Amino acid sequence: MDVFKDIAALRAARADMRGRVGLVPTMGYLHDGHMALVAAARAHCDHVLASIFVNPRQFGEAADLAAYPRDVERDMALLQDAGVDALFLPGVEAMYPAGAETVVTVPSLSDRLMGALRPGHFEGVATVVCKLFNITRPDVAYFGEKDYQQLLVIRRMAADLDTGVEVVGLPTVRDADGLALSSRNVRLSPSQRQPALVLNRALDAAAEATERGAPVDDIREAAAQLLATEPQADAPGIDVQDAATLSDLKGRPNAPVVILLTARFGDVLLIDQRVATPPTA
Ligand SMILES: Nc1ncnc2c1ncn2[C@@H]1O[C@H](COP(=O)(O)OP(=O)(O)OP(=O)(O)O)[C@@H](O)[C@H]1O
Ligand SMILES: CC(C)(CO)[C@@H](O)C(=O)[O-]
Ligand code: BAL
Repeated sequence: MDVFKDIAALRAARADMRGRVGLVPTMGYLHDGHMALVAAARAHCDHVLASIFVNPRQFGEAADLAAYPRDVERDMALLQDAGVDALFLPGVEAMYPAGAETVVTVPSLSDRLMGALRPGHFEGVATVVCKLFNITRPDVAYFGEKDYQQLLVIRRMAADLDTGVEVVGLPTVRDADGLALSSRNVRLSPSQRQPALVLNRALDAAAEATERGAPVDDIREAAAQLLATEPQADAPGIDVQDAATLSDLKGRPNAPVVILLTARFGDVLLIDQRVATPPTA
């Protein structure tokens, strides 16, 4: 696996790649969720590029950025073993040289839910992913459904800006106990890990309510009741929206819904999601 810190060198290597090129963008500290994206890319592409860049522009709180877990040596070994051809590992100065000011915004999808909790977050995501697409010119790029709102923001950006990149979303990989894999899980204390499972249980309850045809307020209530049983789940956020657009479901009782949950366990903000389909009328 070749490792590039420099944009020009990566571009030169990319120019020599023939056939279908897949990109897996990450912020590192890799787990089986990331590796499922790499495996899909390996299965469907002739060349696989991965990137590791902890993008400062998508972090609101400096403490969250400083605490973001990193282990590049281990990540490189995992990517090499998984058959990645090239790793893009830029520094902040390479991605944001002095004077860089252009941003990419997807307004209607970005100001709500996770975007409301982390103002500016999705502008940072859309901007860096647009740059990664411009630098690596992939045919296809792979993202996780765990970050569901992010996936929709990136799909919109890719289409609106005529990037020509196919954006593929893959299902959330979970630990055996049901906790969605996330790099931030490592920051949970042993006494927070069990309580964090309440997210998946609340999704089960909300999905069950959806599938039996309950109205949106009852779906939300089903999740709220479960979350309320766990005192360590701080500031829980529950949203039940149209799965395709994230808009409100009013008047669309049969549309597939996405249930989006957030909660803080200590200072760790976790998210989880589930798409569920109401019975047809
Ligand atoms: N459990 C998972 N299953 C499938 N894909 C995942 C999972 N967790 C993350 N991803 C995807 O991997 C890509 C890189 O994500 P990232 O590096 O931020 O990891 P993360 O585990 O989501 O970390 P964070 O703690 O920031 O949420 C994104 O497309 C993300 O949606
Ligand atoms: C897509 C991404 C790599 C952009 O920094 C990041 O938000 C992530 O890891 O999900
Ligand atoms: N996994 C989404 C990136 C973030 O939390 O900043």
